[in-house]
Amino acid sequence: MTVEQQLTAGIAALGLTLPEGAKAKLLAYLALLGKWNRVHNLTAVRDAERMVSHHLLDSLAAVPFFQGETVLDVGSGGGLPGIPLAIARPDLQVTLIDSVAKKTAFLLQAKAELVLSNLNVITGRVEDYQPNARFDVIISRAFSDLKEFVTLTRHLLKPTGRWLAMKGLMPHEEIALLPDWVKVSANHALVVPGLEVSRHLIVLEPV
Ligand SMILES: C[S@@+](CC[C@H](N)C(=O)[O-])C[C@H]1O[C@@H](n2cnc3c(N)ncnc32)[C@H](O)[C@@H]1O
Repeated sequence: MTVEQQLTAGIAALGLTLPEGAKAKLLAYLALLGKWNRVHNLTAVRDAERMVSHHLLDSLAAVPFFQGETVLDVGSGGGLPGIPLAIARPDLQVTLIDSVAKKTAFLLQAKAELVLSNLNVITGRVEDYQPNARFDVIISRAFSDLKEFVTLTRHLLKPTGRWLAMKGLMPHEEIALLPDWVKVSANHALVVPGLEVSRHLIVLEPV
């Protein structure tokens, strides 16, 4: 199976319908990530087939769970899940933040090359970030434990907003340590095509 066939089958298995041109942009993003990775070590996953499942399809599995118009991807690294999300949902305004400038240099390059007008890139620590408006959704993958995630980003979420934490096994211990001003409103076991490991999307909201 080619990478394109794997992506097409994975998108169908997730039950997603993507806008015209999205698949080509996802593949172009993967190629760019592979190219920069050789120099900047943006992700440990390098094999093309695994990059489709671990990066693109894993990120796309969260697409049905967005509400509102604005999204912040915290500790975005090489753009995951934010760039696949911005490609799949051009109706959302997606902001990526990372504290490491060489990573955000890549993100800015991806924004320009893929012509992603709904993508914003911020260099800095999320706890210091003071945007003009708060976000409807704050998401992260492989950023921190749940308590740190909500604590560092509390000032950035709208009162009606939701946090989405992309996790492997159901993080019962992390949930037990959450502060009393936040509650888990849902958790979704996700099946990601080509990924053998367990994946969960934890939805949190301010109390
Ligand atoms: C393990 S990487 C995960 C990258 C990406 N989300 C993924 O799933 O591939 C965590 C990222 O968080 C960034 N980071 C760590 N602490 C941060 C902070 N306080 N504010 C913003 N970014 C931070 C790091 O620079 C790193 O790129």
